[in-house]
Amino acid sequence: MTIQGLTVALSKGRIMDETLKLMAAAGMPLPEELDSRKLILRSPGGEVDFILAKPVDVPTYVEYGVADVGIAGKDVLVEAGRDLYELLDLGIGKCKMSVAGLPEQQSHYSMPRVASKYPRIATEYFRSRGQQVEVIFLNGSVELAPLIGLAERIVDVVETGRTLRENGLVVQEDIMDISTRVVANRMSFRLKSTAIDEFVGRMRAVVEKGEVLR
Ligand SMILES: Nc1ncnc2c1ncn2[C@@H]1O[C@H](COP(=O)(O)OP(=O)(O)OP(=O)(O)O)[C@@H](O)[C@H]1O
Ligand SMILES: O=P(O)(O)OC[C@H]1O[C@H](OP(=O)(O)OP(=O)(O)O)[C@H](O)[C@@H]1O
Repeated sequence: MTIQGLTVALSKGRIMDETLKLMAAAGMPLPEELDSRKLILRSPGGEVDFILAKPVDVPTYVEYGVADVGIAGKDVLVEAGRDLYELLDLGIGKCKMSVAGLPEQQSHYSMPRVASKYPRIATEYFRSRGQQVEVIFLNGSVELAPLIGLAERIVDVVETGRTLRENGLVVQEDIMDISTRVVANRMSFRLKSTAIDEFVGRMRAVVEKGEVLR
């Protein structure tokens, strides 16, 4: 098994199931004891170790090399700004990063406020458009901000649009398309190239067939 010796950081939460389905279809060794509370799991043959990480922490584990490979959303990767190799788009966890707000709201702040769980993406987006804004970091339920007057606009991910709709908000601008990516540590990419190539090659074959998840 050429995949021997890899440590893979998986994002817990919403993209975990689909990631595991893709890995199963790719014939990858899968973690045992998934229904336990353990955070480091191993494949039955001991070839691969899996770290079950909070999504936002995956880039950190990979940059520091405690995981060779990581699976994380493009939103998390761009926000983290870590020095990683991005190797593959898995085509799952699809959504958009967008600017949203109340419809037809007049600005009443001298410096408009933007609330976001993604302060770096929000800051860079408005800076690139030459707009001065104050970005306010929130950890979640960002849609609250325009409703209670904390900020006029938000920058957040939109998937079905339901959360915006049910809170009377509308998309004003799209910033980027988001999906789940495979990233690698730069040193691991050289020292474990056989294993990483095998992992990515198998996953790519399944993604390109596009047959997996239904
Ligand atoms: N509707 C959606 N909302 C949020 N993220 C989505 C959505 N659809 C796909 N994604 C992708 O799934 C990834 C993981 O989302 P998830 O909600 O599990 O993590 P999280 O936002 O860090 O949540 P938590 O803070 O609860 O751990 C996101 O980084 C994004 O790439
Ligand atoms: O367009 P939709 O399909 O409604 O999905 C988008 C919503 O999903 C995410 O929230 P999540 O459930 O992760 O909670 P959070 O607000 O605490 O991040 C995101 O932050 C939006 O609020």
